[in-house]
Amino acid sequence: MLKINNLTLKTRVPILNDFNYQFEPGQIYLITAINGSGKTTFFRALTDLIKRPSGSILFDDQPFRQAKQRVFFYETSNWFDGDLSGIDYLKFVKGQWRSTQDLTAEISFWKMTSYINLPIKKYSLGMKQRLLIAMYFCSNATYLMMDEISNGLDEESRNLLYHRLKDEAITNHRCMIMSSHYKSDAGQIADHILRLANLTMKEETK
Ligand SMILES: Nc1ncnc2c1ncn2[C@@H]1O[C@H](COP(=O)(O)OP(=O)(O)OP(=O)(O)O)[C@@H](O)[C@H]1O
Repeated sequence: MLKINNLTLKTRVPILNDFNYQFEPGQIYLITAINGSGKTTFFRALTDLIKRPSGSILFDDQPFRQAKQRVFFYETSNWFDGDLSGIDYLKFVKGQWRSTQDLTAEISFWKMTSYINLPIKKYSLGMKQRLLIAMYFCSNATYLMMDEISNGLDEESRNLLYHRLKDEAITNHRCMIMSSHYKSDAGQIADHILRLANLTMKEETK
């Protein structure tokens, strides 16, 4: 379980004030909010990429630095180095997260076989996005933080993603926290929809 207690967050603007929530394994969460509300900031705070003014964040009763192996967050495909290939990234993730996932099966699942050895600078937006998604599953992590993960995906890839997320939550008991501007985006597969507004996040009815 990811347990958040009394989390207060601010950047140049306040984001959250005294926020409390528990994210459970085997569940899919969708965080929705308007632009600039703090979705990305929230993920950065969970993964110690920014300092938080106060509060505690515990993954199975451990702080992030002790739980790193069980958490995966790669903020955006803009972070990719265009001179490296998709396979470079997948091998890196598999090694660093000490995962046993079958890379070939993952590459085939996300229909990347024809381009996975090419430098990323030759990828389209959707191709990069599929690589980013594949990295999540190659990590085999329990807690997956996905920031606007369906951006740039065509309808077929979106459906593939949603089916896979549902399957991973049930079969492998992963806890998936996604963000989107639209409730309609992954709302159909999310078990919980949280609205980030007015310095808090509240569950909405689906
Ligand atoms: N490095 C930073 N320094 C100062 N302020 C920042 C920084 N990063 C983000 N902010 C501010 O924090 C607020 C939240 O930004 P964030 O990127 O978390 O929002 P978001 O909900 O993910 O936005 P979007 O939907 O547009 O992707 C914004 O007002 C933004 O200007």
